[in-house]
Amino acid sequence: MSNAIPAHKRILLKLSGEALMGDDQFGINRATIERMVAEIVEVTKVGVQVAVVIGGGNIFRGVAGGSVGMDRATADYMGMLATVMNALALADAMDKQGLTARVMSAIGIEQVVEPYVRPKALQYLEEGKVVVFAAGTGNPFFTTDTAAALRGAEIGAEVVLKATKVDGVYTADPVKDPSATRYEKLAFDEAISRNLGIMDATAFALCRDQKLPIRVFSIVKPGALKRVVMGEDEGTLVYA
Ligand SMILES: Nc1ncnc2c1ncn2[C@@H]1O[C@H](COP(=O)(O)OP(=O)(O)O)[C@@H](O)[C@H]1O
Ligand SMILES: O=c1ccn([C@@H]2O[C@H](COP(=O)(O)OP(=O)(O)O)[C@@H](O)[C@H]2O)c(=O)[nH]1
Repeated sequence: MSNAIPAHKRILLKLSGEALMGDDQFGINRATIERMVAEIVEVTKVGVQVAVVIGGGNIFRGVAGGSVGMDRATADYMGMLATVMNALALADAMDKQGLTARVMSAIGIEQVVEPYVRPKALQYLEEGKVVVFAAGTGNPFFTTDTAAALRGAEIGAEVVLKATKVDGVYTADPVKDPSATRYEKLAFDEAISRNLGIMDATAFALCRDQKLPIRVFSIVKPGALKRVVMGEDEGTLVYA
């Protein structure tokens, strides 16, 4: 174990479903998930308590063609179920790499995973277990980014770490606008007023009100999670 002291004691890590796809078109790429878990193992080794909110875009977008014309709330429940599948895959990969993972769902599905109960989640974190929050907020019309803000605030995380395909928040979507430049840091108010598409406004507003900072960083860059946790300059900090 290294002697370096991490910058955070408890983190809420948001992994988008798409991050699990790797280079595949949809679904879960085994090598990618194993690599992500290896990065999580590294930060638990320095004593950081880790909770994860997992997205569902990789599975849900795979079936989204079938959801065209569907009732929005029904489609959203399908999306939430997709996050449960990802959570199970992630927890399985964590267990295989020596972590003890507990999946907690925001919707009742007890035969599959335990329900989200806040004191239980806090207990698991204190015990050094990794908690994977599934089914988002449990409500349609929300996103897993908002679930990350909500759970992050509930468990008293010091920061929400959004791991994504880009290496920070840009002045515009860098995938569509190559001239976009990256912010080192920016205030929530600016992120909201500029309508920066990296996260939805509900998630930003919740974190702003709770003074819970968000750091957006690259999931593709090896070692980035560890550097973020050690307080090194990585990605973009969004602050209140
Ligand atoms: N201002 C911006 N800065 C950075 N990325 C942005 C911005 N606007 C839109 N994006 C897009 O947002 C994506 C990140 O969202 P993603 O991780 O897919 O989140 P979600 O969990 O919401 O699906 C990036 O891949 C990027 O293309
Ligand atoms: O609180 C929530 C979280 C998620 N979802 C649904 O689940 C899908 C997958 O979540 P998200 O798009 O946030 O996943 P990601 O883009 O991070 O993979 C969303 O599109 C919504 O349909 C929802 O209805 N309520």
